[in-house]
Amino acid sequence: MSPLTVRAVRAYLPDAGGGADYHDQPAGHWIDDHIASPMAKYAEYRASRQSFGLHLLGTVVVEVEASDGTVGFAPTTGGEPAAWIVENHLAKLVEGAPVTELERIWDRMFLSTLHYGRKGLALNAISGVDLALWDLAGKLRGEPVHALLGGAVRDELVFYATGPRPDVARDLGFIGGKVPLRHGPAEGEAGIARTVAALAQLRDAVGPEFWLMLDCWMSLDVRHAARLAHALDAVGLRWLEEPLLPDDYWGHAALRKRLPAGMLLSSGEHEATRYGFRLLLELGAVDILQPDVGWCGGLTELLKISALADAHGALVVPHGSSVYSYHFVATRHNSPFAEFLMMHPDGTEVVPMFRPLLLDEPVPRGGRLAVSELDRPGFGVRLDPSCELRRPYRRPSP
Ligand SMILES: C[C@H](O)[C@H](O)CC(=O)C(=O)O
Ligand SMILES: [Mg+2]
Repeated sequence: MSPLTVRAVRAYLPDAGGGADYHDQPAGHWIDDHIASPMAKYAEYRASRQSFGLHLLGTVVVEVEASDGTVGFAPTTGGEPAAWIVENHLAKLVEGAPVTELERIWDRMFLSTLHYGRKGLALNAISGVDLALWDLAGKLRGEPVHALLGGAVRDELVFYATGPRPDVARDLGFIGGKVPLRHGPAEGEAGIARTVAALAQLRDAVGPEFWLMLDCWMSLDVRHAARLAHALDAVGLRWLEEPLLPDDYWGHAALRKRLPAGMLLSSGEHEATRYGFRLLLELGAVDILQPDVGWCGGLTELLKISALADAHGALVVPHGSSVYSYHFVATRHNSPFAEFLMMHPDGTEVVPMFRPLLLDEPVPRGGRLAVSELDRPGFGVRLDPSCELRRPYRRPSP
């Protein structure tokens, strides 16, 4: 019997915001409320990350159709430019390939985009195709993706919550709460004082045991980050996240040595491929890697990043990505917990992270999710038909 092949690759754009591009939210959402960023040194871009375009890409949905008509899909961030890359470049390399050849397909996509790729948008597009192919593989075999990865190593996932209300997260059963840093170096000593006061208040609210983390979203330099970390020592931060520009691997390594005892350094949300993560690991720059499976190269690449991390004694706690991360986290010993991004506008309720795009998207209850809830073919989610999709770079059917 001849093997099934990929008959068609398609890229769609949803008509609504949100979805994989969780920064694409209406005004008033906590995710755009004075959060520190590298652009905050320009006063006019300090109050809102949407003001400099963080939400402009939007979501892209990649579909792959097998020669028997079975369809796999995955959303990621990248919107129209990613749709162009998928339809006009990657599709040429994927259509006609056996559906089981995930490694060979990945290698072709990566090598053929090196002249403009390596990280960022091209890797988002590659990740979208890769995740759609894993979804397809699971559907064709009638198995969840976690089973294709070798099977779960735990019966349930435990989560920390990212959002403005760790006190609410604690009451909802999460193991910790990660808040965004709001005041970067441009706000000087007064900014540090405000951050310390805010975190001290949160510590009082959540008690001494609950994990508290601070996400700096690339906004600091080594000196400021070290100063802030020591100013926060009494608060007892579990980790300081992504304090520096992603390309400053050496700065991460220097900073890690200067952190207060017991405070971990996490990073890698905006890093891609095993090559980028290798630098972070070999320089001893981080304790926790946070690749986003929709940005780092997809699941095929995340498995390699994870193996490298394991050999270096580092944890892998993927950034966001909902169910696309959960299937992975369930299967790795060095991923002991997962992130849940609180996408409710004021971060006080658990809502599906990719809303309004998906149906059947599992969410943690009591801060936990039974792996059995992931036991549907592929990633186990469906596109919500009420969310309209358009295909801007439609090609004739192959
Ligand atoms: C809240 C952070 O600034 C960002 O929007 C999300 C993130 O980096 C994370 O979940 O981690
Ligand atoms: Mg982060």
